[in-house]
Amino acid sequence: MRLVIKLGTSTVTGGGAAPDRARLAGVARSLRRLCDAGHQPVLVSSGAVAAGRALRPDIAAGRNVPHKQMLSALGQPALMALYTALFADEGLQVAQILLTHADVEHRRRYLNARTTLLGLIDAGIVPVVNENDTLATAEIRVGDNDQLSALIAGLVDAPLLVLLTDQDGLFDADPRRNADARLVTDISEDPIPDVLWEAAGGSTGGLGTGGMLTKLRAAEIARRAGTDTVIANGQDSAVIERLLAGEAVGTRIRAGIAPREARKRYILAGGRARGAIVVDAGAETALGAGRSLLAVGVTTTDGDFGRGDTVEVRGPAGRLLARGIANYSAAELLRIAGRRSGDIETVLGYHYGPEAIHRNDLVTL
Ligand SMILES: Nc1ncnc2c1ncn2[C@@H]1O[C@H](COP(=O)(O)OP(=O)(O)O)[C@@H](O)[C@H]1O
Ligand SMILES: N[C@@H](CCC(=O)OP(=O)(O)O)C(=O)O
Repeated sequence: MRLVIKLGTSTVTGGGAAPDRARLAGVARSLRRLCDAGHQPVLVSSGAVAAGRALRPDIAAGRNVPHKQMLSALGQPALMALYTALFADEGLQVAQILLTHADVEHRRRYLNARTTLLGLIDAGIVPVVNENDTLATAEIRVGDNDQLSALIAGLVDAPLLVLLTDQDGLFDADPRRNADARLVTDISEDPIPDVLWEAAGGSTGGLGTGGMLTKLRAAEIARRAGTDTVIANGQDSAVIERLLAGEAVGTRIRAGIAPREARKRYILAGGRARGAIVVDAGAETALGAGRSLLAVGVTTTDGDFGRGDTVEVRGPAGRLLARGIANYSAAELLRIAGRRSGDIETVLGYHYGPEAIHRNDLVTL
């Protein structure tokens, strides 16, 4: 299974001042076993600011944004060095991905981020994602890694997002303040009921940050992409394996639909198409068989769409065959229409793969 695992600062540091080497070595061992079992993990890791602060305790951050950005810039390579070494001990390679909200929102960057992430996963490399704090001013920030990890889960079509924290999950009251608080194990109501938002520390309209509130917000984003979210305790080094073995751990917020279905709905509901790709009879047959649309089957285009735009696919007689997300712009497609996959690079000087639209981004009608 493809899954996104998010480690909060509290998990990375084990409650201490710096990243906890032993704790992260446990994460590396756990991911090694997941990979061996055929799973495809993506890690979203906080802890850059904490790692920076450990190196330069004299730079006080608090709510000082530039200082936080400095600490993050200082701490991120130290954190990655630790991941690189600990994962290498397990025979695994890691790759760093730093993103802002703008990268996930913008159509073309979205496709580029997705292609890179999926390529790394396919190559057996574990992507380690964090927010690009240096660039992340208020307008383009995701704001917290809980929500960033939910966006990443949508990006890679992961059916499961695991948010590891310092509690067993969401309780019906903050367990730090209420000894009688009880764990909420399952949430399938959509939207998440108000009493649970209140338990998490705020109302749905509130502006609270951190704690469980951002985890519920993340679960709502993940759910729209067809991803189940599990909030669980990162102090337990076997928690992910127990979860994947079918044990009920932590709090599960259920999506109700699969990522594939969610992507289909997104493509179908994606507003007016920005243009159309016209295909030949061979491509029409291929689409009917559930295959990708290759450049060789494209005859012409209509409209001025860009890479990442939603377009219609029309048959030789003009019939609407499908809707999908274009892998090349209209201008590029006009140049490579009818050309074999191997010719694309010769014509354009670069390529994004042989597909005009990848089958994962196509909904046939
Ligand atoms: N209803 C609740 N259930 C569980 N934890 C809660 C709840 N309300 C507030 N919290 C607090 O949320 C904290 C976890 O959030 P946070 O520190 O932001 O985690 P992380 O760094 O792992 O993202 C817990 O330590 C807990 O005190
Ligand atoms: N990008 C920041 C983390 C921000 C964040 O969301 O932290 P947390 O709430 O601990 O998951 C860092 O690496 O320190």
